[in-house]
Amino acid sequence: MIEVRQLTRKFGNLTALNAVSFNVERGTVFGFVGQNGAGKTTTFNILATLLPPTSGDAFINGYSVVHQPKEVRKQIGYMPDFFGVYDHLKVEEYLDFFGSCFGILPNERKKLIPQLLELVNLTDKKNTYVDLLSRGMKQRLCLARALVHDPEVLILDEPASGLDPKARSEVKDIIRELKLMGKTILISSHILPELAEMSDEIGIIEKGKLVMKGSVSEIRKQLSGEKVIEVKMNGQLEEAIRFFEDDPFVTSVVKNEGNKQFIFTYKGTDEQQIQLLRSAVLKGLPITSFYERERNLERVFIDIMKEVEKDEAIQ
Ligand SMILES: Nc1ncnc2c1ncn2[C@@H]1O[C@H](COP(=O)(O)OP(=O)(O)OP(=O)(O)O)[C@@H](O)[C@H]1O
Repeated sequence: MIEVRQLTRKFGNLTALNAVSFNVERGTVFGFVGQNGAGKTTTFNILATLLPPTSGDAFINGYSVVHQPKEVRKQIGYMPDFFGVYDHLKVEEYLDFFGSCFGILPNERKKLIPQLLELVNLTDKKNTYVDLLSRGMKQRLCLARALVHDPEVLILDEPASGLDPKARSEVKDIIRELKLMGKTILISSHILPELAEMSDEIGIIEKGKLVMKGSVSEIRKQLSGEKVIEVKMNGQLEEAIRFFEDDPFVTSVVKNEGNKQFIFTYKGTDEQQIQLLRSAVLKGLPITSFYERERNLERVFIDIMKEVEKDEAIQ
């Protein structure tokens, strides 16, 4: 549904995004985590066709953000991290205005807008001026705005930022509902435990590079003191993954960026690891590199998961 291919964006001498690649399957919630300035907003702006990449491309439902931006815009609903509001409009008028911008006919808008207001729990605020809404309500209104043209993909840049716990929980509930409706959702956040709770997969971005990607449970395994080994292949990737998955000391295998490498977590001894590599080579698997990752590469990941665990312990 979303395919990001070697996306690079430079601002002068600064490489804000450095050859980022990842896929998001239809109906999946993909959480994007990174420290300030890591490159999350730059990625989202490129996917929303608001910023051209320096190189690389991304495809949404098969449409290229570089070559088919108009088509891409029909597929996506985008909620930026900072949004403007229109002071002199009431909630209902605001959605009606955006609906008309998307070419939705007045009769259809009459049916659609109450449904959207219901979804974001703003029905009783329909006649309130937008600037009188609380921050949480404005955020929910923005979500409704992003949904006006019924897009398949939602790109939500920090939708829960600056909200109190109750308002954050309301945003989370809406995102869960949107997932049930079959939407594919890309979401970024600094509120890491919440992101892990909402997402099927998480991508970690650090200094413009996608450091790692995986499900929350795969990440957990990596915290248990197991080795993280990266393998680069010159072909036969799927066969190699099957081979490593069959080893009793391999606890998880995750395909990494692109289609030439994967990482696996390993709980065996050094001798067992040597034996595993020997068997793989004897089997004829074309391995070009096999190395244990530095734990510091997983630093961000580990910090995140510690927060998740702390949060769970409190609950
Ligand atoms: N228009 C621009 N001109 C110059 N540098 C920029 C521009 N936009 C972003 N950058 C730089 O690119 C890097 C990535 O920024 P980006 O906004 O994508 O990070 P982020 O992960 O969204 O961070 P935050 O969580 O703080 O919003 C930062 O170093 C930022 O200063």
